[in-house]
Amino acid sequence: MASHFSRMCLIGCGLIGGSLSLALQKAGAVSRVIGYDKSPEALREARARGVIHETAEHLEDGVRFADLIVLAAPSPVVIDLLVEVKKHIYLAAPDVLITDVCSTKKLVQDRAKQCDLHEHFLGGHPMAGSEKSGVQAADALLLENAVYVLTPEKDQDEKARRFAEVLAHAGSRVRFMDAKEHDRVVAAISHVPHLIASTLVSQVRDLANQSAAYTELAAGGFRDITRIASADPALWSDITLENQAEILPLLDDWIRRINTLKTILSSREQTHLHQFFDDARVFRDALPARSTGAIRAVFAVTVSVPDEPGIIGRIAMLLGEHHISIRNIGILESREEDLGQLLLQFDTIQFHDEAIYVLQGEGYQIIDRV
Ligand SMILES: NC(=O)c1ccc[n+]([C@@H]2O[C@H](COP(=O)([O-])OP(=O)(O)OC[C@H]3O[C@@H](n4cnc5c(N)ncnc54)[C@H](O)[C@@H]3O)[C@@H](O)[C@H]2O)c1
Ligand SMILES: O=C(O)C(=O)C[C@]1(C(=O)O)C=C[C@@H](O)C=C1
Repeated sequence: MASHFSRMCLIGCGLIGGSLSLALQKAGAVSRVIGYDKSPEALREARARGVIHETAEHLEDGVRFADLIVLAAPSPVVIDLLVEVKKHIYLAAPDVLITDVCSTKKLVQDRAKQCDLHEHFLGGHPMAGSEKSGVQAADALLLENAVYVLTPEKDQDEKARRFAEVLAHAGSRVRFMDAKEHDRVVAAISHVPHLIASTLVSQVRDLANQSAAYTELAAGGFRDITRIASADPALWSDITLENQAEILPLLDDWIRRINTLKTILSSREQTHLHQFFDDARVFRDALPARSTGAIRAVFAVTVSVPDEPGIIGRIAMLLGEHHISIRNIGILESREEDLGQLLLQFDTIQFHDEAIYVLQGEGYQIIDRV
């Protein structure tokens, strides 16, 4: 059985915090949730929807006795609130885990360190969401089957292992990453797409001033690619400003690519154009199929392995030879001694059980199974 939290303090009871709370409750990973939010309406709705069990009027009331604190407000707010959390942390359980769900990781993580909360803090980011916001849109299924990034630092492996188990149990696909690398990747797959979607909308909005036909004819293609332009403007201003350093070079690259496209199109280079569409199609079609919200279990095994280069490849190959398909694999612990821990996740109980059999047969010690 994965770890269990008895008292979770949810700071920011909106779409993502609400969805995480519902998912953890559904998985039996938390018993009681205390909500803190600047909006009394959000708190009322969160309570009515079972996202929280009680409300905290002051932050310290939420932090008191908490063994899990989730910061799920916009990141500039989270950065400020970390100072407040630090002031009251002595009221929390001694081994309290503090995590966040912000769309950028480096700044929040650095702030947690500055506030001397590093011992408790673990950066997190569920790669799932919606153009909607607010607790009314919260859904336990939102995080199910979604990649959930954790950004532990070297001495945070135990916390990461514990929380990864809980998240896997709740149906997320946990992926460990360095915070800076996370910010670079999400700039390309999330932040630039939001900027481009809104640019497309603004182009058509200006054209629609000339003729109503632009809005009347806007069909599936335009709507599909611009869905995310309906997201909360305040949230997206915060996110893009915060990750500006990673976004700007990608926008330069965009300008280069658009200029190349202009050249290809104006000189009617059909072969080039075909290649351009085909390359995009092939890559897009090969993206892993994801359907967040589908009820899909995750079966996890933690195994003790020698802490040496190539170990992930060797384990993957061993299981591959036995036709065992791995959903996710990652190092959890890299200690001074020569042993580390590897977390393996599988889609079926059969793969899970067969993996344990094969690994034990090869002399590996199984530390945990979920
Ligand atoms: N929307 C997405 O698709 C998505 C996906 C993954 C992560 N995130 C991240 O999750 C976090 C929350 O986003 P969301 O979409 O759930 O937003 P949301 O607007 O639905 O929820 C945010 C909540 O925080 C509360 N809040 C704001 N300021 C506060 C303060 N000073 N004190 C207490 N509560 C405060 C709001 O009242 C609101 O209830 C953000 O950091 C965002 O980057 C969003
Ligand atoms: O699906 C959407 O609407 C989203 O915008 C989700 C999305 C994304 O860009 O993929 C948005 C922000 C996040 O931090 C993570 C996920």
